[in-house]
Amino acid sequence: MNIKNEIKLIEKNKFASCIPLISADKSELLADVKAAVENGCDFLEWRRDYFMKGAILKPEEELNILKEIKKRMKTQGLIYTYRSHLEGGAYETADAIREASIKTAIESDVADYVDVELESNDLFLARIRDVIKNNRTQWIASHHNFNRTPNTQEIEKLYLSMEAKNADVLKLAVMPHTSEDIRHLIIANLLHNEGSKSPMINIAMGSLGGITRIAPELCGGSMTYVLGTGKTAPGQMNLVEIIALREKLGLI
Ligand SMILES: O=C1C[C@@](O)(C(=O)O)C[C@@H](O)[C@@H]1O
Repeated sequence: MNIKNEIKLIEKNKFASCIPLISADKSELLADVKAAVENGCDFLEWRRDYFMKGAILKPEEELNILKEIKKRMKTQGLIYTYRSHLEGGAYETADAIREASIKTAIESDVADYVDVELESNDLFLARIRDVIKNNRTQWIASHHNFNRTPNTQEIEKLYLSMEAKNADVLKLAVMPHTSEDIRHLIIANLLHNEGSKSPMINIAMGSLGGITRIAPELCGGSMTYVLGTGKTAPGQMNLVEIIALREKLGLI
């Protein structure tokens, strides 16, 4: 099946916005897609873990919903995320269930990216990477820490490990508690970013992390996740606020 003409890429060091969709059911989801598209964001992220409390869908149902989302999108790209509860997912869902859904999303040729945690179970990840290899959908390798900010060496290790596994995009979302945490995160991002071809996404969550959401391209990243109908992480702002702040800072 070939629904999409080309992949919408996350470009290195180039600002892009993404609205996570945390809709509970199909009618809410399609309404949220419409609102997000009208909002003018660059990417939509279907947070599948929020959908129907993580209920199992048959592959044809999953595919059908993906196509319905796609039909309503304009120039946006689609990120498919079935987040593990170990890294902030909405519900505890067995890996086997997530794996089947993620594979359907990759093979659908509708999702531009799947966001899958770097520190997933080895076999689970190996099987997903195998499917990615044979399809056009790209892999955002992610690491989330809602409690703390890893130190610079730990961050570099994570990025190296993502690259060693052939991730297409390297993504980190962490929780800072001090301005030192932010400095360490930005230094680690900038240093890795300089020497790497991979596009990167790096977010400091919470009230201290605003700069990484307003000006990600100055912090070694590219994507900012903005508020849709609900928050998926602390510190998210809406796109209008972000654009106003970027204008004030002379970034646009
Ligand atoms: O991991 C990320 C980043 C995020 O957690 C944020 O901090 O904005 C929001 C999530 O929806 C997304 O998958």
